[in-house]
Amino acid sequence: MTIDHHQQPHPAGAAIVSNVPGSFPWGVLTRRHPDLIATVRRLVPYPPVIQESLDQLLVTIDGTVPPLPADAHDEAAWREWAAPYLGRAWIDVPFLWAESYFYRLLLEATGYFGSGPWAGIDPFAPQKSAELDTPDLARDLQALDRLVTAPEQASLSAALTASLWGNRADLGFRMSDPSTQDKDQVDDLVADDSAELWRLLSAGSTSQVHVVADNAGRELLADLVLIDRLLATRRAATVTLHLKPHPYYVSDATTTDLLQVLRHMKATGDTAGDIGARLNAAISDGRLKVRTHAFWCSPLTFHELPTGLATELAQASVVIIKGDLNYRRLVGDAHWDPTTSFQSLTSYFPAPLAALRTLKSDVAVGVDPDRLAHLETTAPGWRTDGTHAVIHVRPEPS
Ligand SMILES: O=P(O)(O)OC[C@H]1O[C@](O)(CO)[C@@H](O)[C@@H]1O
Repeated sequence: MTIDHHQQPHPAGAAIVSNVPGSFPWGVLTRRHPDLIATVRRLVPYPPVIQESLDQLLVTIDGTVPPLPADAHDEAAWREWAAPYLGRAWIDVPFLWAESYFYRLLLEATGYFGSGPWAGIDPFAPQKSAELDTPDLARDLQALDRLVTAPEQASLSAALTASLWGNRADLGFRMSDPSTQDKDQVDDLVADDSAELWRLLSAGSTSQVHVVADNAGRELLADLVLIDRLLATRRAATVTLHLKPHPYYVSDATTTDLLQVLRHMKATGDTAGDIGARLNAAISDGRLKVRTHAFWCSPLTFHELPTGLATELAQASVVIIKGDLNYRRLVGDAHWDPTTSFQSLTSYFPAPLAALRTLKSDVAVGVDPDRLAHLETTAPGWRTDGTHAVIHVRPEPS
């Protein structure tokens, strides 16, 4: 794989690493990753040779960062990205990088990129599919009728809110805290620039909207409903949906996941079926474009968008960026002062942008000082427990 870097200055905040016992990133590396390996082997009947690779991966992640096998298709790219970290303890290297490489090694261990019978088999598919059959998702589908028939702005706002909170439906996150779906979301957003987003997406425009997707299943369903509303109300002339080229971070959406959700919508019938049919038609006639790029599964921040992708995004009227990981990659996975302006940290991004994120990791920016003081005293877990969310908008590149 070749990714040409469109080099931009790096953010100045200190990178988050995972070496503080009890900290959020420490828990991800030392607890969640081994648990995930156990879940994958419980749900997919891998043969002995892959079981042994997974045993080896468990040992590896308890030690130091290894190179990718020399015959891996993307060995050259990872050799460059891993150079500063090889041989170092996982918990001492940047958290963002360590998580990304863990998922790459997991795909390696399961033969995803090999030439054998397990090539292309998504190790997370059973978890993603199971989510489509949950009562939560069935409720979401039932609610679509009211959403679609509401007055236009109410319908758009409801779709935006559903897409925002759909980001709670992240299977990796739920693994570390299964109670998260029972915790109440705090509807009063930590930051809410949605009025600015609707200004960017005025009716009857020729807007080219890009959506950088995050999770499959419930979140992708909500994203698709938002996309349908944008197209149906002519807030967008076209939508480009950026998906992962291969499985990543447990539930990240691939093209296979998109097709599965669309099939599920059509099979459900009623309003969900109508939306599914409209989206299928939009894909067929080019109003909904699906894109994948290796960059989305790389350990790099968006400061290093490859030139081709940066050029494509620069054409967008607005880029809607979903989720926690994309947010970390957007602002930099660093210990920012939470009152640091979102606009200043994202001034490098090549298009107007909106970030929809439920907070599921330590990074926080763009928070009003009074709100911050209140959060710190009343909701100590606000950064990581998935109960709080932000809509940040940065209208123009500077
Ligand atoms: O699916 P999302 O919203 O990107 O969340 C993934 C996030 O989950 C985490 O694994 C933490 O819960 C983060 O490391 C990562 O940013």
